Amino acid sequence: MLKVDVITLFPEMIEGAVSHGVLGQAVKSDLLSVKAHTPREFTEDKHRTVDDRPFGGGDGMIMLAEPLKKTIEKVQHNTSKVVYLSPQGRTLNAAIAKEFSKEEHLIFICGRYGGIDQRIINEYVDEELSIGDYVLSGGELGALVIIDALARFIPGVLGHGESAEKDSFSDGLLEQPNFTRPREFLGQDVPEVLVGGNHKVIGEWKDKVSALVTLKKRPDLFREYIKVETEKYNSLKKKKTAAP
Ligand SMILES: Nc1nonc1C(=O)N[C@H]1C[C@@H]1c1ccc(S(N)(=O)=O)cc1
Repeated sequence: MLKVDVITLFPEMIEGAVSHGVLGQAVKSDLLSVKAHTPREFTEDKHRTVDDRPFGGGDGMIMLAEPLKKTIEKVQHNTSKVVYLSPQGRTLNAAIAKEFSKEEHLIFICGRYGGIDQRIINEYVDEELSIGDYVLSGGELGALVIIDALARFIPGVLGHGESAEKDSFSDGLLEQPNFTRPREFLGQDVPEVLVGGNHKVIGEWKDKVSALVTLKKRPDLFREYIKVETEKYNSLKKKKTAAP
């Protein structure tokens, strides 16, 4: 079972978010463990100080190294992967979420204010990860986005037969439009093929429309998809011609 420890000044943000929906069910079924830990627990001054002004001046406060060090060392063991949520990291995508879902133990450090003391990054952080090119008020939302995205790749988390492998992006394409009852709404009908019951034709329709949606909305993804599929085709062809 993948164990996730989140280091944050707001544990209740994490605990609340992972007690609902698919994540809540995954935790309840022991498919995933998510615990939150606050560095404030490791402060010794009466104001329980966790941040201070940056050397060299500048806006914002920086999270102090000592409380972070104690919190990391409380949860860390030899198979831990320590990830710092920061705009300076590589940007999350489905492939990274899938990669993370295979880890044994993830420790997410959520910065607040202007970030954390660099010496913590130098000493403990295996990689920085970003959820996008913008600065948030804290890394907690980043940690939750990653936890939600990786959980879908843990077997058993999604419903029976469902899989994140079929999610948008996982196969390189966006998903086709979805419909449910009623058959007609706002003068718009559900595509006839989807109510025809022929699963082969429905599957072909979904594949075709998924490619068209991707071409229209994300031509960059579509080009990558064509490149990957062409490489797969060529290597298959090479194997066939090489086989005796
Ligand atoms: N984007 C993001 N994806 O995940 N976390 C993100 C984020 O903005 N976290 C901010 C609170 C913390 C932070 C961390 C690092 C820096 S710094 N000094 O490196 O610029 C600035 C702000």
